[in-house]
Amino acid sequence: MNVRDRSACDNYMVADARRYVEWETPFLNPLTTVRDDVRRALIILNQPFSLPLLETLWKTCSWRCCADGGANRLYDLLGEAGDGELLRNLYTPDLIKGDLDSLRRDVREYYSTKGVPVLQDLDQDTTDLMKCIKSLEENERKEGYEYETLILGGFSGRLDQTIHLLSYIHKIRNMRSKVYVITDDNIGWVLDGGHHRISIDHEVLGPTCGLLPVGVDSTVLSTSGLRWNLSGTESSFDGLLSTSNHLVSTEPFVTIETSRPIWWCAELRRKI
Ligand SMILES: Nc1ncnc2c1ncn2[C@@H]1O[C@H](COP(=O)(O)OP(=O)(O)OP(=O)(O)O)[C@@H](O)[C@H]1O
Ligand SMILES: Cc1ncc(C[n+]2csc(CCO)c2C)c(N)n1
Repeated sequence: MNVRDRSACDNYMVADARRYVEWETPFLNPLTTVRDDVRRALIILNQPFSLPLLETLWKTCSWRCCADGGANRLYDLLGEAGDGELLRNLYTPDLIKGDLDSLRRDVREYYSTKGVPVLQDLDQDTTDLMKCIKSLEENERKEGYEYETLILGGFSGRLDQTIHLLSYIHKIRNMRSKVYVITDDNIGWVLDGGHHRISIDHEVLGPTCGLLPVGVDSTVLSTSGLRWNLSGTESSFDGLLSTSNHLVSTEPFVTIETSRPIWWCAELRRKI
């Protein structure tokens, strides 16, 4: 998408005289051909991930960045496979960025020798994830295009980092193209206040899912396509949460109407 052409309506489609945001996750299915008119960026965090997940996401992205110790994860994972050197050549990131307090010396030397820029930003008020998004935005300004963003890792491990991730993605929801957070177990993203239609690829998603009103006092939810649907129901951190909900295998879409931003998440089937 051209940055200059972007308007608040870009993600909206019109159907049944109602405007909704369309969401789909073709990048999760190794057998799906993804649209090449969407540019995607991959940000690898310092959290565990599997080789099949990395391979599946990597090929759908055209800009890949490791957040500090995320580069250690990438380097170590590829080294564990049969031909580590071949894989490391195939999966060489475009950038390593962070305050670099976690990046190991051997990993830094390896990728520097390969010509990967290793950028240190010592700002102690921003996290490595924020630093990577900043570089992505600089890149977007240069290219004149926005990228959808796939963040690999971040739902597990240190609770402060996990909550930071939930908060940060919530805060930037209107400032960027779509941002997804993906681990081997889950995918999640923020749905802004409004109508949404999510295409469900039952090969890779399910069976469980959740609607999490994090960062708002409360929201009013109406849904379809779920086992336990809501109809104009108030949901809040302090009150009702839709957790352990289920996708319905015969439904190709989930629709969600929410008065305020919420986190949506779905479990990944262990197939990727
Ligand atoms: N345990 C974790 N849980 C969730 N996300 C994590 C975790 N550890 C790291 N991350 C993510 O990976 C990025 C890089 O992490 P790294 O361990 O290299 O640096 P850090 O010093 O822990 O993080 P930061 O410098 O951002 O505070 C972090 O910015 C964060 O987004
Ligand atoms: C109120 C407040 N709390 C914590 C930090 C610490 N901190 C937040 S982001 C970051 C960078 C980590 O690479 C560090 C050290 C701060 N600056 N301000």
